[in-house]
Amino acid sequence: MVALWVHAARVAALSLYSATPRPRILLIDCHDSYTQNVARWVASASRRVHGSPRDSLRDHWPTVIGHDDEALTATLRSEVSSEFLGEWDGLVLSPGPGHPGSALDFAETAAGLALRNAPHSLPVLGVCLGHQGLAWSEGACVAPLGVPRHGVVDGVFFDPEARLFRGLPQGFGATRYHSLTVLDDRRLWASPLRVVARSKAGDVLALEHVGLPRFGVQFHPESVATRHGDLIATNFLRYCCARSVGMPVVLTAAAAAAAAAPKPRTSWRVVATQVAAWAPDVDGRELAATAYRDIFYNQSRRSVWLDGDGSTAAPVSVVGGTGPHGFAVTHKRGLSTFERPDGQRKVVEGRLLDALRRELEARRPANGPLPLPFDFQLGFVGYLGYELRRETRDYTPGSGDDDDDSTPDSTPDSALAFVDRAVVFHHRLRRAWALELVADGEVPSFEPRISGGGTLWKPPEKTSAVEFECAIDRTEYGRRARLALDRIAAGDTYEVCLTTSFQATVGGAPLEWYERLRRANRAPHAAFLDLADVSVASSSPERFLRVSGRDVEAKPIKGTAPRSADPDRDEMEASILERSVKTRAENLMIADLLTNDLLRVCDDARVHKLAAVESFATVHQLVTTVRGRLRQGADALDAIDATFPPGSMTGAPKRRTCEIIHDLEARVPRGCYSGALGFLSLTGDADLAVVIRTAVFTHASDHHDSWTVRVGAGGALTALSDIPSEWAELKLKANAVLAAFGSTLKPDSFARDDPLFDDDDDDEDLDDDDDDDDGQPSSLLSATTSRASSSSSSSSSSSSAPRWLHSR
Ligand SMILES: C=C(O[C@@H]1C=C(C(=O)O)C=C[C@H]1O)C(=O)O
Ligand SMILES: NC(=O)CC[C@H](N)C(=O)O
Repeated sequence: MVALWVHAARVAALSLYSATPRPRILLIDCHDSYTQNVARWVASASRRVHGSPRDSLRDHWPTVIGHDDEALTATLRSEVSSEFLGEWDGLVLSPGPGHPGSALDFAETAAGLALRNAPHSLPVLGVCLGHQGLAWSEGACVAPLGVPRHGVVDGVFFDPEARLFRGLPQGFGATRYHSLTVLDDRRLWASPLRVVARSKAGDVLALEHVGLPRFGVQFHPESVATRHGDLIATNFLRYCCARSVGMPVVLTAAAAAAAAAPKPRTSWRVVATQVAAWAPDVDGRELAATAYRDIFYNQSRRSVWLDGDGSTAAPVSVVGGTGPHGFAVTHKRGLSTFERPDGQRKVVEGRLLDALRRELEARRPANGPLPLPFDFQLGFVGYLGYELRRETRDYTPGSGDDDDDSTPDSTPDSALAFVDRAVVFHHRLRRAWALELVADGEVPSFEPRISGGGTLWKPPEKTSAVEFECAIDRTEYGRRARLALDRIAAGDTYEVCLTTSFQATVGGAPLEWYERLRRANRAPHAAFLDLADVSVASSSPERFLRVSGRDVEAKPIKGTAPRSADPDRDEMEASILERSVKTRAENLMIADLLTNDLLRVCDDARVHKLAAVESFATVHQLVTTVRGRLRQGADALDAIDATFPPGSMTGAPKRRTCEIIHDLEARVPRGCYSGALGFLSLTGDADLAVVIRTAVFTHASDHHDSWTVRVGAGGALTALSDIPSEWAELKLKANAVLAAFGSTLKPDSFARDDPLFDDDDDDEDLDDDDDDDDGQPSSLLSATTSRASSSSSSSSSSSSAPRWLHSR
């Protein structure tokens, strides 16, 4: 087994496509959200220095293996450990959450083992946690930095003799993501490491081994905001190449064979007919709204309306439903239920993404993607709820965070409709097409009549305000936020998206509420889904992921400011947002994270626009654009697997931060909120929005004419966060939706020195000034404790009974 691994690693290192000698680098991933960026950083330096212009980046990609990989750990624990490591030309240890002395974070993982067993001649580079690990393994001390530095760019001042920084300008800017630091004390001085770079404030930013080719950098050389980082990789690879014997590399046939696997043949066709064209003075969005009501709503078992606003981000509206070949899919905890129009059901066990891929493959139209000016050519429309994270790549099975405290209702984790009939409205071209899926020999029969003018439905203007209740009050929010900041200070996470939800019972059809929402909060990725037991009304401004052909784009948002009716003030809000150090830091972390996630499935991925202001109906946002090209053999479902849940809803590093959030949010499932909503087209394309600014309707107990409506809201906490402002921001986001229900959360009136938000951990005084206090114990600590001791959940559920905050 061990020997096998040595062999497998060699093959992995050899399965490159050219005969150019290039360093073989092993990159051990400590499950950071930036490891893929480190891999790209190494690969591009390798290609530049040791490659030929024809090489692709992937030809130079290091071998990336998780620090908890069983085979690797077993090999590194065995007697062939050094021999195995000797096969490589360089070892890179990635950044990651936690402390290098902790067994599971680093010390007893493949990263720590590799460091212990590395032959002296093997060049080693530790990045951030890897750097701290290098120091720690030499007896130095790693302790809190005092003030964590996350997502900020600082000057690096280095010793001119430092081998790693040859050719770099003194004081070059580098991104920092850390809470811990190597202490510059006797223990470090007694070690063979010397400090070769510092920040202006004197923090240790880089180390070099005096005798061996071993280096550590505390900052992130691979970050989009680090200038000249490429030279650092080049300098490191020099050491690796000195070792490399330039062995000619053999082409392996495995990849080619996999790509040539036969595609299933189908007998399906998509029939497209142009059904409408309209004059410039007609509002295409309203035509689509009418078509949705007239053709699909209440007429097919499931119906959907992707209410694109005609902007470049969302040029089309799609209305559709489940016709004769349509069906519904709901998914909960590893089980997918398929329901055909005739009511027949089948239940399939396994990952939802795999099930969806199978269904799409089985219906791939023989007449291929049609030459139409849009990507949705029938397929799945619906939502992938946040809980789907347990079936995607950034989840550690057995991590113990699959113990949801309560399922609020019968809402499926994910729900989609397979839409076999739709009308697509192209707002710029002012034309609409009807699409229908037909089987071989079947005669097309879908002939929708698109009527405009006169018949538009308008919701009644006045509605009495709905009273929403928040699942937690501000005291509890303050407590959770402080715990999040503690975890940041401990180095376990760099950014935490902390959320909660607002709930109400309403009468009237969800569609009518949606009609109000789309007027109150116009948004590019707005949508309405009628999926029988659950309806979703969304006014999301955020694109999660678009796959069009092989092009992939993500547009994460981080940074929110209110809009103002006064144009001067409005402009000022936008410009303050754009320049805020705190929000730029928040945004940078997620920009780097999305790049990392896309690199898992793309040949390359890059930030195209970093933190640009975009103004929506109720808020200004900082939006980043990350783009890549899908790797051969990867599809949209792989892209979802690599990026879900949306990083802007988790924080970084994603894997560990999701576990932390699960605790902080008292194990209450987020459901549809925080997931993704949109389509997976039969063409293989996809476009999904992040589920925010969204109301989710489920039937209120047995009353079929009343609905429980839930609205999630939250925001990112970083080391720079000020808790009262975060709470205000959360309410601002909630208001974007609550306004459609005639309801507005008022700003809290409390002094800046409100004891609720004090850093002092003295819980005793916390409730004293709380005007919402109903005398119940606050929930989070008990919930966390009960989880740690894995005792009964009843104690935590009773103590986490919400203390309501009223909305009017
Ligand atoms: C969490 C929400 O929004 C997310 C958080 C943002 C932020 O922290 O600034 C901005 C957009 C979203 O990615 C929400 O709207 O509820
Ligand atoms: N980016 C990192 O690798 C962070 C390392 C460590 N967890 C810290 O916070 O200091």
